[in-house]
Amino acid sequence: MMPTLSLPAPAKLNLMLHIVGRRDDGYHELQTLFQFVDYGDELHFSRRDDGQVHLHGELAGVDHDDNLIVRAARLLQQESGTTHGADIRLDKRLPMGGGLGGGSSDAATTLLGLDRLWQLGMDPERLAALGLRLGADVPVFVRGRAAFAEGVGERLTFVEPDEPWYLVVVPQVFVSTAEIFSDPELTRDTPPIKVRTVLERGGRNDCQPVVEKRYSEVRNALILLNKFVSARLTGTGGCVFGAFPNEAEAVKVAAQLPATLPGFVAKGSNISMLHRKLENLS
Ligand SMILES: C[C@](O)(CO)[C@H](O)COP(=O)(O)OP(=O)(O)OC[C@H]1O[C@@H](n2ccc(N)nc2=O)[C@H](O)[C@@H]1O
Ligand SMILES: Nc1ncnc2c1ncn2[C@@H]1O[C@H](COP(=O)(O)OP(=O)(O)OP(=O)(O)O)[C@@H](O)[C@H]1O
Repeated sequence: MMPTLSLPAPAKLNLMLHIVGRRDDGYHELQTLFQFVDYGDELHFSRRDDGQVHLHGELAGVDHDDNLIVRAARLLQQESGTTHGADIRLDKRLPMGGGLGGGSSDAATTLLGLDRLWQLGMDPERLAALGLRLGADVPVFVRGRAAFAEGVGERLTFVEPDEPWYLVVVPQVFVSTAEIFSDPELTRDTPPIKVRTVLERGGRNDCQPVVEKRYSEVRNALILLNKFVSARLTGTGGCVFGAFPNEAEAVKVAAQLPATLPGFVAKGSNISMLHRKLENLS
């Protein structure tokens, strides 16, 4: 039996997200603060020597070959020229279309996991650049450090904001990122600010008004959570979150939410739990 490498794929939160412009290709220029939380998917990798990549288990609505895990594995094969393949299992815990970056995190864990399993020793910079080809949020997961991101999310400045406990609430809706970014009412002219200002004074999520307008489930979740703590949308939603000084206070609020509004409590972290685990392995 081949040994199995098991690695986490944590969620991210966008602590703020400003839209400062739009590029000629329609993509939006952002300023966003990424922090990881100690909660996420788990991936299990074992090596194959026939060059094939197999992801076991279905993900509703995503074809095997479209899954970011499979795409990441094949991209890494192509770029490295390795003859190895892999069997991959995914324990999915993160909601899809939640703004928690689950698909991007799975892709990043695949790049780092297979780099290790296949003993490629690829430079982290290069893995991050490969990740960018799969999605704007993949590089920050590859680097594994909390970051202020600019451009479409690829220009990273590593930062160390406070690491509170979060209650993340998961409204039962799928929010399409493309739909939010194409809404005419989205504001795209927030003046750019310095990372220092963000860390001192915070910011807002420019997508939030549009998401609240289109999805009553998200609006209601924000209203409810705001009764206990200052609540905000992550990414293009639909998940919303609030910060607490300790786990007990977050759990107390979680217990008061209705059953129709599931959620989880997790610690914010400036070093992703993937990187903490990889560090421990080596
Ligand atoms: C909003 C964030 O979650 C912040 O973390 C990410 O920037 C979203 O990145 P993502 O999930 O990788 O987004 P994609 O799935 O690549 O984008 C879906 C669609 O959203 C629009 N899009 C996305 C990112 C961006 N900076 N500008 C855009 O206009 C594009 O029309 C794109 O086709
Ligand atoms: N391994 C994967 N896990 C989740 N989604 C995947 C995966 N592979 C491909 N996808 C596709 O990516 C889409 C976005 O999923 P994801 O969970 O990353 O959303 P998200 O949390 O809203 O991301 P973001 O914060 O980047 O907007 C899914 O709807 C799905 O079609």
